[in-house]
Amino acid sequence: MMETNTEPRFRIFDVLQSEDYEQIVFCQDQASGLKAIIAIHDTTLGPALGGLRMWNYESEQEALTDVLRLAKGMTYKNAAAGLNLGGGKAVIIGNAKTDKSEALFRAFGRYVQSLSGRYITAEDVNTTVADMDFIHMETDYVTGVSPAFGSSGNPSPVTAYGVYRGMKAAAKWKFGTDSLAGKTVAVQGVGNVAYNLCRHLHEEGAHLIVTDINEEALKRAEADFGATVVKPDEIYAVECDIFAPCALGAVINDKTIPQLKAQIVAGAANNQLAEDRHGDVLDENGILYAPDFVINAGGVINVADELEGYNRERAMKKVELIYDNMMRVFEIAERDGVPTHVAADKMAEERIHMMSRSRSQFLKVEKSILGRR
Ligand SMILES: NC(=O)c1ccc[n+]([C@@H]2O[C@H](COP(=O)([O-])OP(=O)(O)OC[C@H]3O[C@@H](n4cnc5c(N)ncnc54)[C@H](O)[C@@H]3O)[C@@H](O)[C@H]2O)c1
Ligand SMILES: CC(C)C[C@H](N)C(=O)O
Repeated sequence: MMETNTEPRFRIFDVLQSEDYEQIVFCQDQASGLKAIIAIHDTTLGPALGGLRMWNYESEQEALTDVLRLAKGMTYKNAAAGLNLGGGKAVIIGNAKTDKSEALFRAFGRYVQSLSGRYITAEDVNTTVADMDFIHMETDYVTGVSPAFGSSGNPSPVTAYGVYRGMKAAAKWKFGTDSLAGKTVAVQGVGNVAYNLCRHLHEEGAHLIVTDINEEALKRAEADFGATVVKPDEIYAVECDIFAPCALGAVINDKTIPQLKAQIVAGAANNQLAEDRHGDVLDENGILYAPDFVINAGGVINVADELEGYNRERAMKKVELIYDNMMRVFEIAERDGVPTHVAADKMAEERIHMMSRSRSQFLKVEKSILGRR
């Protein structure tokens, strides 16, 4: 048929080729209402491990853009963390408050199983250990399920500990001491990760300024840590030493950077820079940026340990090393005279490149990947 529409067309293979994505899987199941997308970005280092997000996307295009961006982020996160894992991610299009069901997650689990281990799932925004338990009824290629299965459970507290370690490294580099006692940290979003981060910071004697759109979360932070509460749009401009984005992506942008009083940006959120050039602007303004995929790798390091038979002590030792990894990023940035986000990309890309010379595609080993059944 002739094409009559003159609008520019969205060309999926152009998008996939531009960042060299390996595979996209569209998953639909009418009985449960499942509409999901799994994106596998790169399996040079191993199977693609990344979380499952549930979000009420305004359009399918928005969901696809999100999953692609997040999957690529996992390739970099896993590579930079020294894991033998590639990058992937999944999204379910739906309302996490009203659309969750056993059938929905089990239908998703069957799609994960169909990939025979090329993609391994886990928690991300709006998905929980209980959701992973449903997925686990259909596939072994899921991490972060209940500890009763020999798994590691909720990754958020471990992510928080990794962010805390990375923040200390940033403080050491910027202020000459890694003590956070007496420092003021402005925390955007006090959800699963940030509540635990605030606990570490409070215990060390840091002052906390917090914001959230959830009143309950704010009350808890105020009561438990004596945090000062500000409105969501006020958080960027507060007087503080460290700004910790722990809610949304793209919060470091042209509007927010001029407001920042902080000398360090270090938080849990994925994809904090609206565009790469915003990392350059932070650098030009003398603000030290702790690259998101390096500092927030604690959760994936923890769930990845399940692949060897979960050992919490071993996992936490690996998470501790986020401090050293962050220092390495700062050293590379100084050595090469580049902003820290460029140094972090370089660190991840060099590892992938090195391994791609000896192995080009992940091949499944015929044994249970989790070894817990
Ligand atoms: N959970 C993990 O282990 C993990 C690992 C790596 C990265 N991350 C990233 O860290 C971030 C937080 O994850 P989480 O698991 O704590 O999620 P969460 O949903 O528990 O917490 C996010 C919090 O941000 C708040 N929020 C949303 N919009 C806001 C706004 N405009 N202003 C202020 N607050 C707002 C929410 O109300 C919520 O309390 C996400 O970007 C996630 O991708 C999480
Ligand atoms: C595997 C998960 C724990 C991944 C986590 N949601 C992240 O963004 O790092």
